[in-house]
Amino acid sequence: MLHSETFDVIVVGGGHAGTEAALAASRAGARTLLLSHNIETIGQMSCNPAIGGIGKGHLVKEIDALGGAMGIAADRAGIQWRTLNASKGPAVRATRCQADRTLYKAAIRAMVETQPNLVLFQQAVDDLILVGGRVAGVRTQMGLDFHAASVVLTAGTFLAGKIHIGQAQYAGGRAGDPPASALAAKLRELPVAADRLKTGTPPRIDSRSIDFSVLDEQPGDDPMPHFSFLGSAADHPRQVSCWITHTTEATHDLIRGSLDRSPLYSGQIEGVGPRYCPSIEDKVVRFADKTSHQIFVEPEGLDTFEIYPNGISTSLPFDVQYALVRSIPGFERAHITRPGYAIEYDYFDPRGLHPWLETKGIPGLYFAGQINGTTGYEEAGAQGLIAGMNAALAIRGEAPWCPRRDEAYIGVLIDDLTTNGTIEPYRMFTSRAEYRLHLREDNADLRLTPQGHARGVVSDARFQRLEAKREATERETARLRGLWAAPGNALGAAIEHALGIAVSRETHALDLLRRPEMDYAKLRTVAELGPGVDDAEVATQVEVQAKYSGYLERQREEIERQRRHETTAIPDGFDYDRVRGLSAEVLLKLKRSLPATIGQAARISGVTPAAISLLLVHLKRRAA
Ligand SMILES: Cc1cc2nc3c(=O)[nH]c(=O)nc-3n(C[C@H](O)[C@H](O)[C@H](O)COP(=O)(O)OP(=O)(O)OC[C@H]3O[C@@H](n4cnc5c(N)ncnc54)[C@H](O)[C@@H]3O)c2cc1C
Repeated sequence: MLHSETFDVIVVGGGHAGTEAALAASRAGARTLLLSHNIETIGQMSCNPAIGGIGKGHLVKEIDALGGAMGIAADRAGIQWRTLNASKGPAVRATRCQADRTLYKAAIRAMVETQPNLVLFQQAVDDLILVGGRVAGVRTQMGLDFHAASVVLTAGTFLAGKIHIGQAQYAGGRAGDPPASALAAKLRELPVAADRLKTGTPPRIDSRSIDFSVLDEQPGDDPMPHFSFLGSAADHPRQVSCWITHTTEATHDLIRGSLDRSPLYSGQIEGVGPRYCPSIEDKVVRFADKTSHQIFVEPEGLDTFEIYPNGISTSLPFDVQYALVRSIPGFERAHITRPGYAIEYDYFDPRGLHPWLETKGIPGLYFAGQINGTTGYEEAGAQGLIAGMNAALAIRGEAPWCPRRDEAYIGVLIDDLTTNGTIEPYRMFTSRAEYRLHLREDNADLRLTPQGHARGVVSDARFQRLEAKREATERETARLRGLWAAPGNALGAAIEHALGIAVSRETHALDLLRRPEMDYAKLRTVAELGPGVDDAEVATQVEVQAKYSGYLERQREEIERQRRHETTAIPDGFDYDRVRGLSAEVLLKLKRSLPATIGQAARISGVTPAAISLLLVHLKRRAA
């Protein structure tokens, strides 16, 4: 008899989505199997060894707040740390680290291998087992059957993956890995809409062949930030610098002279590429008047000589790559260790997913990561965690959950995908969120940890730590609110003396924090105000909540208003043609998407607030 085994949840793919999915499902108590092509590549960073950045750092903090692995792994692997937008408001401040790719992979592997309820198996999955229209398990390349009522598919760039370097092309999931062709062919037979996308990566360079004396050094921040709410900068390994160089006119001439040999411009590639991470040939064509583009020279790790030249992703033929690299200052004698390439792959229209990432067409089957049209480790990890958690909740017969847009960037990501779909690789930015001031990196735990704890993906220890932080914040806030300074009283005089500011009316110490020039650290220099708190996270909460309380309150009211409409149902079979005043474009979009609620309708791109008002008026009249 052929081998057959049963689990609660099966996760296919050991990338960033798959590892978070498998860990979340098993944390939530499901007996979970993680099946991947190769156990050695679990947690592998296919492209740039960096975690976080604008919008993405928020996702990492949220993954961590929900008990996920990415923040902890990045803390153990980050070799250059920065807080981006440090001089701007707390809403858009973002943590980023350059990671040692070997340390990162090892950290993820260690967490996966030591997770209770989780087992690994190395095999390619070639088919899904379906019974009565719902998923019942998977069949591997060897013909082994594994059964489960929930299956999470996280195949990344591997489905029918095709690699391009110049006119050369071959099947592959990424350089050095096989594609998932059999599974892709099977999925194309299912009721899920597939299309093609593409992405690319730069050639890697041996640092010993680079002349660093002509590059600009970019050291990391001091003090260093970190990702995990359970971690600290002490978790980081040795730190190194990154460097900056740039393309030249010679680089651009070379590229322009070789476009006929580019798979991008000779029509060889079908898929659409990432708008915010374009190839160097794309940049040279699209921004024809620019004579130079910046290149970040980033080390791939502490124990390797390879560097990642961020900014020259390319699929041009190797001889052109060789010449273009050598036209860059500092790279005149550069030795390429791995050629750059583009890869195109199948992805699925995420509008075919429920907000909890289960496919609408095949109950029990969940999709997460790059196969939903996103790009980036953080976007993949966030979806993986939500899909894995919901796969486990389904086994327990519990309601699915996904944070709302006003609760998390994860909510923004999944709502954008499942409501509007995407026709190009989707990456997160802070600008995609309408309630940015609420969705800060610093309060991701306050927003999400209780929700995760209620669903079993957050440990008691993490939850208790959060509660202690919340209580300490409230205590310190109340204490400062009770300390009154007035012109002429002792506290007022002490503040004027220590801080050099005028106390012209009666005011409490919390109010002082609202002054633009004031922060918690300065406040603590006034001995008469008491010792305050040493915990930096508590201090940040006290300061940010006090400073932005007016804005936060206004945004909270706006969220409440939206939430009231969010759940207003649009009945099945609703006749949009009867709504007076809708433009032809809005009408078309509403009829195509058939939103279930006013909230969903409002988020369809192109559906204006005015159109929503017309819809609401019509629904009200209809109900009367
Ligand atoms: C060339 C290249 C360039 C990229 N450039 C960028 C960029 O510029 N910016 C950016 O943000 N992101 C980039 N990425 C994307 C980034 O790597 C992905 O967004 C991220 O890795 C997606 O995570 P994932 O978990 O969805 O998939 P992956 O990390 O691709 O993991 C998929 C996993 O599934 C396994 N698998 C697949 N099919 C099967 C199967 N049938 N059976 C068993 N196992 C299977 C694979 O072996 C792999 O372990 C690039 C990726 C590549 C390959």
